[in-house]
Amino acid sequence: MSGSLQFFTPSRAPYLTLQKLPATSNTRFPVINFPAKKQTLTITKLSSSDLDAASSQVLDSGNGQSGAAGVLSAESVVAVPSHAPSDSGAAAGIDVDSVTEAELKENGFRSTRRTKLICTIGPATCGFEQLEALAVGGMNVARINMCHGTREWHKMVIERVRRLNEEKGFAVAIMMDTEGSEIHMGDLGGAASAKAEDGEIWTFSVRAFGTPLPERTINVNYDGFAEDVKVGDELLVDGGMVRFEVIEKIGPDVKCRCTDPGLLLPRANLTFWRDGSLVRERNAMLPTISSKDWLDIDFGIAEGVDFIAISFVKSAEVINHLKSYIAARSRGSDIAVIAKIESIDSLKNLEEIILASDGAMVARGDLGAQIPLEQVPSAQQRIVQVCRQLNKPVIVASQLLDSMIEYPTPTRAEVADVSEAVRQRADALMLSGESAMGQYPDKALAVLRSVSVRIEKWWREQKRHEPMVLPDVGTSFADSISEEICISAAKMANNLEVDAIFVYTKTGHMASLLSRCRPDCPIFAFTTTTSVRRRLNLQWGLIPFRLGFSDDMESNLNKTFSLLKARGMIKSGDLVIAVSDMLQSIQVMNVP
Ligand SMILES: Nc1ncnc2c1ncn2[C@@H]1O[C@H](COP(=O)(O)OP(=O)(O)OP(=O)(O)O)[C@@H](O)[C@H]1O
Ligand SMILES: CC(=O)C(=O)O
Ligand SMILES: [K+]
Ligand SMILES: [Mg+2]
Repeated sequence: MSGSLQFFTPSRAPYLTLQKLPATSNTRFPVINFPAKKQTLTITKLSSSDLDAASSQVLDSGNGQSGAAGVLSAESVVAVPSHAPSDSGAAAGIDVDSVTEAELKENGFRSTRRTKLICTIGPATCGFEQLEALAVGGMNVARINMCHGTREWHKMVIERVRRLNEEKGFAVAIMMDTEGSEIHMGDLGGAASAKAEDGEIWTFSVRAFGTPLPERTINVNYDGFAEDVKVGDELLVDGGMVRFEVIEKIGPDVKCRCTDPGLLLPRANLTFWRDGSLVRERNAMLPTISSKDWLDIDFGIAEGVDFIAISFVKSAEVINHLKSYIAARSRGSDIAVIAKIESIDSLKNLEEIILASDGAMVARGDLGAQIPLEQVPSAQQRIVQVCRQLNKPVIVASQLLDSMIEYPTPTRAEVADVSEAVRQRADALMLSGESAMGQYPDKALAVLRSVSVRIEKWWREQKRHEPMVLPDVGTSFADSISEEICISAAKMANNLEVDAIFVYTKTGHMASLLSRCRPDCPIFAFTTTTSVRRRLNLQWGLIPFRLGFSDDMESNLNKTFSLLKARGMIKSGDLVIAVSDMLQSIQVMNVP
């Protein structure tokens, strides 16, 4: 197989085309044919006002919505019923998320947010209006955590999100997060939280209690708990948010004195430490996917969730196992498997786990309970980097805006933490308690959004293009051609300052390869199926559209231009680069 890079003069607009030649050609590597005639490219420069629109205000802590960078007023998001909820009648129209559409129109191409946002849904956000407010506020993915709530409750949330998508034109994807079999507390007998004060004696027990729980009593889910702990051990709740010292064991009850006071949340994770090291004992033998997790996974497959995030992954084996299970159970649907990196073992086997997965999550909550806190930032940096190199989306999660559970403004330190994750160019940021049970879910989302837009813009202006070497991830020569096309297209897009890259992709793979290059302009990803479109919602810089298209790029482009122009999303003269995975080509043109 071979490819050739051809420049030729099209009748309509300037083109640069890289095409795969038929297999009859006998050269192994692409040959560059220089054009007989020199091409002149008309480059449409962005006016600085496009960028200024987004930079007027970074953080609006008084009111989460108005004035913040890249923020939309609720009125600017027009409720657009989805044009064709089923994949079939797609040929006529184009589906794009109504929030992104409004954002594009208000702020211009360049100022759209590239970092994706995930919200954990809980009691504070499970209502239809509350979910809608999050969708309007920029939520790309809704996460449900199977540690909490019943399957009926989760089913209700999924149905509401799907209904929002259909009725209001959003494209919010669903991520189901498994419970895993690590040790955690019970549900506090229904209380939202409990305060542990310095010096108080609490009982941690494997006994089953009725409700309400006896005072200062915590139920523990792990039968071996009382046997495994020793007097003198340190018991950490949520990786050290609250600390206790074990002072006495009485049968199934373990008496502990609070040494670091704090708020206990339902089902919080528990770890115990002896002589400064994490005690892993039998806990390390627990399966990654418990029998309850398998039932939850069956539930997720039946409900057609877009992502399944697996807690406490230890090796690639479990990911491979789950992926083949999903493939056998859900014919044709593509549920992506996200590996949560939150244990010592997952860090040891990081590369193989990420290679096996469809993405990863830096689950800093539990990770910080397993490794010293001061090692979490470097672990985060490494995970983000490995994911980028292996072309897998990566989520930075936990405590990004923890104080916003109780307060309407973030701390300076939290803003710095969010900025760092954006600067590392993670694909997505995730809210946990802030959106699940906090008092200010919409404001927390608004902070993520405005900090993301601000830092992304700063990065582009400073031209801080990190000299990251992106290794070849493909396994075939055709894969290598796709990668080279995407790397070249992204480079050209930056150098020519194009307004957008268009990618026509059936599986989404070319779109993810472009996203990996983190170009300066947004990437419009056109795909034929709703599920691929929702899945692309997790990836940096991608604006996923659903569009029926053919193998004829000329007609695809004409169709896209007229549909997007009709919706006011592009205009004549905009400079775009188009690539596709049917015909491996790069085209540069002005919108006619
Ligand atoms: N479905 C729910 N019902 C009730 N409370 C919830 C629900 N989902 C989340 N919460 C609350 O929000 C808090 C944070 O939620 P989240 O699911 O992100 O926990 P986490 O500890 O970060 O995740 P994990 O359990 O996967 O480590 C929980 O401790 C819980 O109090
Ligand atoms: C998100 C999660 O599971 C954690 O941070 O532990
Ligand atoms: K979980
Ligand atoms: Mg966790």
